[in-house]
Amino acid sequence: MSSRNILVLISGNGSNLQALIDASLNGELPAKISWVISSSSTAYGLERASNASIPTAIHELKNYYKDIPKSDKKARSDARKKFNLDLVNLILNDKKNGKPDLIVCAGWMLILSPDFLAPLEKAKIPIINLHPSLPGKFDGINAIERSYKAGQEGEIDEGGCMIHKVIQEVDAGEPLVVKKINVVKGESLESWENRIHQLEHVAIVEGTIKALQELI
Ligand SMILES: Nc1nc2c(c(=O)[nH]1)N[C@@H](CN(C=O)c1ccc(C(=O)N[C@@H](CCC(=O)O)C(=O)O)cc1)CN2
Ligand SMILES: NCC(=O)N[C@@H]1O[C@H](COP(=O)([O-])[O-])[C@@H](O)[C@H]1O
Repeated sequence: MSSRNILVLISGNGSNLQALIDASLNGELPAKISWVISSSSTAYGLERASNASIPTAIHELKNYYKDIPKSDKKARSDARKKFNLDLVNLILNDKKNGKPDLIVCAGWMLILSPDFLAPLEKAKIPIINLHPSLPGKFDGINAIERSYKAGQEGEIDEGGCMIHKVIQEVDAGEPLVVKKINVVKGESLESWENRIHQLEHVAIVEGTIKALQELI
């Protein structure tokens, strides 16, 4: 099978990107990470990509909001629309890194709009996302902290992470991989978070392999 190209979107540390890089290098992941795009210029994941000789790009929303007052909702909405349009055009019109067969959100911390999703659906490029909670639970940001609090308060008895298909509704796409941990009363947030991160690093590889297998 010809090597598939994966584009990874990040915003921060990049430990899940590193798991994908390692899996690609050791042959577990039958694909090449052809490009990494970060929503933050200070993301350590950019260094991880460069260390692996993977081309990178930075696409920051703050550059689109520059000089727009927070009170100007219309101008900020227009700027966000342009951010999404420019990002999808950057990806689809790139000649250097090759058209991605799959896009993986590995700690990408921005909601992707229909302006971004629709052209990729038309181009038949699937997108998957890593989320640190179980399907239908704690959608959105700060999921680890929220699930920890719920567990310690007896509202839930398990947590975990999932890899899911990305649709417009945030964290609501079909799950591809779900991994669970049990709540341990009295556990620290750091310990809970570490257990979830360990699961993530396995789930991100499994989920990416599964998404690649679903490609026509
Ligand atoms: N359309 C979709 N976009 C994204 C999805 C998705 O399923 N559908 N998954 C997210 C990843 N994610 C959780 O897994 C997530 C990331 C960020 C947010 C969010 O509310 N971001 C805010 C900014 C938050 C902040 O910086 O304070 C925003 O975009 O305005 C929700 C969910 C990736 N995108
Ligand atoms: N809602 C999205 C979300 O919370 N994603 C989370 O961001 C972290 C990225 O870590 P990394 O940069 O070390 O891969 C991961 O914990 C991932 O689940």
